[in-house]
Amino acid sequence: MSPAGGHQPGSGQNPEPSAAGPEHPVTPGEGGVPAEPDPETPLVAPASEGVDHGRLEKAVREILLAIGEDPDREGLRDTPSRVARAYTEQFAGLHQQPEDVLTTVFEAGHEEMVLVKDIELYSTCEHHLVPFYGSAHVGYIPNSQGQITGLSKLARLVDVYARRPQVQERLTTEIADALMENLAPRGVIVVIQAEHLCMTMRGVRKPGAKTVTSAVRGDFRSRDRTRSEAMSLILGDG
Ligand SMILES: Nc1nc2c(ncn2[C@@H]2O[C@H](COP(=O)(O)OP(=O)(O)OP(=O)(O)O)[C@@H](O)[C@H]2O)c(=O)[nH]1
Ligand SMILES: [Zn+2]
Repeated sequence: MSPAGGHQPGSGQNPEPSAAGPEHPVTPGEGGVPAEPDPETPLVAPASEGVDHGRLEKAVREILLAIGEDPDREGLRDTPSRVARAYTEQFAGLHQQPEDVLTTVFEAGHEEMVLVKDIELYSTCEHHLVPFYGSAHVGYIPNSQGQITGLSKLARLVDVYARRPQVQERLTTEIADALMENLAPRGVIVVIQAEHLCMTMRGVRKPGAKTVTSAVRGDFRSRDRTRSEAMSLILGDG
């Protein structure tokens, strides 16, 4: 189950006005001209919904005290609020759902594979709360109606799940399942290659070790040739 279970969808922190489809029209101002942004209203919703900043700040102060630091020294004075803001951004995906980003779905009559590879990925290991980072490769084969989504939406979908406390395996699976549910494609392939700082800067200390995970659904699972074609496109040898 999603770690964000119970959160309300729709916080919409990544609006993409130019790509909004007919089901999700941009609200225009009078005369069809986009409304002037209200200077008081940020263009991107603050990534603070669902996050208790005060509690985060207190917790960070506690951590600084616990490691033997002085949270009141000049360099650290603003650190609790900085970390609260950083965590709010880093974990914004907890308050987003795939439907929030897979807003643009259209029929293009294209029934062959669509693959976006080398999507830069930053996530947070849920065991140690340190980053893991690398690349995601996301592909799908549209259904017989040729239902596709905007290419950027695939990258946004990766972020929805990456910006949560994660393990790489679940991140991979969640992206694949969300695409299956929202696009009803003939198949999905997700491959993630990442380096975990918990394995490099501490612990076993094996810099350079890359973890590769994959999730295949539909045709990518049942058809060897389809999967091989995708893998050679991903690995760049095809
Ligand atoms: N399967 C999986 N394991 C992960 C991921 N991120 C971190 N880990 C592992 O989670 C494990 C946690 O092991 P523990 O023994 O509970 O924690 P630890 O004592 O800090 O372990 P070490 O990292 O070996 O020092 C470690 O083996 C990590 O390498 C991930 O995305 N997937
Ligand atoms: Zn870790």
